[in-house]
Parts: sequence; C-alpha cells; structure tokens
Amino acid sequence: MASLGVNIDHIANVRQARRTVEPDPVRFALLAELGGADGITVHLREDRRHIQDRDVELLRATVRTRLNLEMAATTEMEAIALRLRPDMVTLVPERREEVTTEGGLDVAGQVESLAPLVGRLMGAGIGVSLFVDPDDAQLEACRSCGARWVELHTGAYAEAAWEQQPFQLARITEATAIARGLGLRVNAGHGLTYHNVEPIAAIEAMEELNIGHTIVARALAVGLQEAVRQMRALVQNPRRDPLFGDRQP
Ligand SMILES: CC(=O)[C@@H](O)[C@H](O)COP(=O)(O)O
Ligand SMILES: NCC(=O)COP(=O)(O)O
Repeated sequence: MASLGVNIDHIANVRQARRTVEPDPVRFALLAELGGADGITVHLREDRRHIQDRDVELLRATVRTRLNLEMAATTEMEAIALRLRPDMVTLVPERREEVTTEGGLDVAGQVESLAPLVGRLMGAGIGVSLFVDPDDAQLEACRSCGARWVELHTGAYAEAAWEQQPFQLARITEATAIARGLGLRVNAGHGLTYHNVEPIAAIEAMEELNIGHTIVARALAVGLQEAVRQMRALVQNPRRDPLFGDRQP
C-alpha cells in the first residue's frame, strides 16, 4: 500500500506572488500532516521562486512525519542538505526558465559526478532518491550511483492523451518491476491528480507518491487538511482500473 508525500511548493507560490509572509508553508505542513500526510516534500529551487531557505530550516524543526528535500545536484544544495539533514533528498533536474520540472534527471549521463554526491549524502544519514523517467538505462545508472531509491517521473502518464494512458501506465509498471529487480525502492510523482492517481497507487511495489499541485488546488475549495485526507484515501485504497476499464496498453 503506497504512502503519500505532500509537496507544499505551491503554498509558497501564493506567498511569493506578493513577496509577503502568508500563506506560510510551514504552518500548512502541519495541516497536511493532520490530514494524514506520511511525509512533506519541498523543492528548494536555485531561483527560490517558491520555497525559501527559511521554510526548509523551520520544516526540519517542525515536521513530525518525514521531510523530503527536492534539490538540484549542486554544491550549494549539497551544503544546505548536509547542514539541515532532511530525512530524504530527491535529486531532480532544474532549469531556471522551466515552468515546472520537465523530465527526469539524466543519471546515466553523469554517474561519475552523482555517485560521490549520493555517497556523501548517505554518509550523513540522509536517504537519497533519484527522480528519473521510467527508463531501463536510467534505472541501471541509479543503481550504479549507489542510491537506494528512485522516484519515477509520472509526467508523461499524467499528460498523456486518453488512448495513450494505458501505454504510459504500462511503462511505469514495467519500470517499477525493473527497479525492484535492481534492488531499488520505488516512489513516483509529478502531475498526479485525484482522477489519475489510483492506477499508479495500485502498482504492487510502489512505496510512496509525491503529490502537490492537485492537492493545493483542491485545498482552495475544501482546505488543505481535507484535500490531503481525500487524496490519502485514494492512494491507500485505489481501485485497480477506474480509468481504463477493459482498455489494455
Ligand atoms: C520533481 C517534481 O516533479 C516536483 O516535485 C517539483 O517540485 C516540480 O517543481 P515545482 O514544484 O516548482 O513545479
Ligand atoms: N516529485 C513530485 C512532487 O513532489 C509533486 O509534483 P506535483 O504533484 O506538484 O506535480
């Protein structure tokens, strides 16, 4: 049964729209945990467009579940992670001009530089997950880097046209099995919603789903605690094929 990591980046987006002090993502993390979040995820971007350093410092001191820090593989971010010691670091790709994360980290193209970073973070007692596309070569490279976790990028599945979704789901299901065969533990995230999450949550070895934007969007109507409660109910008890019925990949 998968657990739920709630990404609160977009709470911080509302605050940063006015460069002010509210809504405070630190306070909203408590509401997410009251709603049943199994962890809190934040992406400290190099351009600080939403989550700020101060948010991560306060979340480290206040989160009672698990704190997952998404970050680029840079010297600056490594120093912050080693200082604050989140429960997990998820290494993600980053481009300043992107609207949101556009693809998985190219681990295969940078094993030599990533492996030492993974070793230093794990040596500090921090779990390390690599955010990658559901691709065999990338998964092999994740194992070569020494990471114990991968987070499968579900963006292609989430953005797929209706007739393509079974194929994209099959890609993620297959990648999950390959990752497990490599001894990797498997999370997933990006673009998941209340309407497309269940088939991903139903994948046997899926351990945690990191979900943010859709939860914050629903929170505008029902409040964050209730939005998290509703998502966790879907993640914990997913119907197998609510989307596809008898459609096969
Ligand atoms: C890695 C990923 O898919 C998201 O967790 C990431 O946080 C997206 O970046 P924004 O939150 O800035 O959209
Ligand atoms: N790694 C995925 C995540 O944390 C949240 O992504 P999204 O649900 O905001 O697209």
